[in-house]
Amino acid sequence: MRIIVTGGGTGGHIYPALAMVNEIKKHHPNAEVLYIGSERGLEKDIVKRADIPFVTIEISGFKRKLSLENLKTIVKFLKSVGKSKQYIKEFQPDVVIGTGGFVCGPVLYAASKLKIPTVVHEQNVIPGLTNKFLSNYVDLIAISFEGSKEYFKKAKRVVLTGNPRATEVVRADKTNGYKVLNITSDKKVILIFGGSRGAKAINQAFLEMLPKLNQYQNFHFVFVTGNVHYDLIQKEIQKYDSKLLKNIFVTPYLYNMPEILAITDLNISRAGASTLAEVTALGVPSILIPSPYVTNNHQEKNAKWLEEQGAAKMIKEQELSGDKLLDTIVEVMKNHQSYSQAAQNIGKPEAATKLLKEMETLIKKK
Ligand SMILES: CC(=O)N[C@H]1[C@@H](OP(=O)(O)OP(=O)(O)OC[C@H]2O[C@@H](n3ccc(=O)[nH]c3=O)[C@H](O)[C@@H]2O)O[C@H](CO)[C@@H](O)[C@@H]1O
Repeated sequence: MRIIVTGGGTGGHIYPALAMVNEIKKHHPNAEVLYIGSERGLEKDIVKRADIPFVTIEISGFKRKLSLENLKTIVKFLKSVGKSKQYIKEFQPDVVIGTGGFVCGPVLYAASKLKIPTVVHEQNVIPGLTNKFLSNYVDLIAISFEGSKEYFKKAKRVVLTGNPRATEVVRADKTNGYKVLNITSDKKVILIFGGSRGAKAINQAFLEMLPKLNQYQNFHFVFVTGNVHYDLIQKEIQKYDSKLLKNIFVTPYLYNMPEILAITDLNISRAGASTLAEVTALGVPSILIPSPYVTNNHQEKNAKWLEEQGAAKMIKEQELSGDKLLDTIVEVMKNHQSYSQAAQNIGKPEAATKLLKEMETLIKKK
């Protein structure tokens, strides 16, 4: 099997793509993969580390309002379609799959024009602009939530698969997680991170809560600051004594997130769709602080849905403080079993396997 994968910008788009690559390689060990990303997205770093052949196109996003910038974007888009066609003709894929983000636009559009089987995966309930545009051209749209169907009325075929990253995290090795943190399994692991780029407000709340953590010696905090915030946070944290800090692991980014998630008892994060697919597949309760800076406030909708299912507690960013966060942690940990069960009830750990079957069927048909 030969496949071209694309998707990028942030981790929420990249990791589902990589999870699909792993699933394909598990079932088709001789599969050849090419990843097409953009120079500026996180994929340049993440995909290279995964040791997958990686090439780029130049692309930027359309603004929702009319602007001169959009004209430049159209020119870039057309150039990128040309470049994508070149990559596709050279590589001769059996299928092209995209997981969202601007970079998917030209690649999947080019593939559909060249009559190569095409698949788009959507992680959110409300689709991004690129995936909506592509739904007019591609052969298959795989969705993570039933509710997305209404946004893809013109698509040839829409299938509910879930998010492939869910499959990846349930297969992760717990022993490695404990080894990385250098702790034993009797500790309660609390993971704190602000999406794939970090979040200042969440970091600030953690710093406010930090002096009070002495009384919670059975908790071990994994605090992921985001690359740009790391130096500042380190400076702040070093002010505290070593007894307090021995229960805290601070890092700018986790490249081995599945192994850490596999041993996590409570997740505190933004409400990006891939993170939510991961925690529900594993039955990990969450405290969610949705990013208010995203299109259509879609993270709040994600978080609310999990809260309604009993799998999470939501704190809006404007209500977030160290005290509020600590109180919520204590409350969720007290009722851990019920949150965990509710999370597991809505998880879709078989997502990657389902999506691979759909892709195989599509290839056979063409
Ligand atoms: C600001 C923004 O536009 N956010 C969007 C972006 O989120 P973003 O990429 O931040 O968030 P997601 O939660 O969906 O995904 C983050 C991914 O990165 C991984 N991770 C994160 C930190 C880390 O140190 N290591 C690591 O591996 C997580 O495990 C997860 O797989 O894409 C999501 C999926 O389309 C959307 O729902 C979000 O609204």
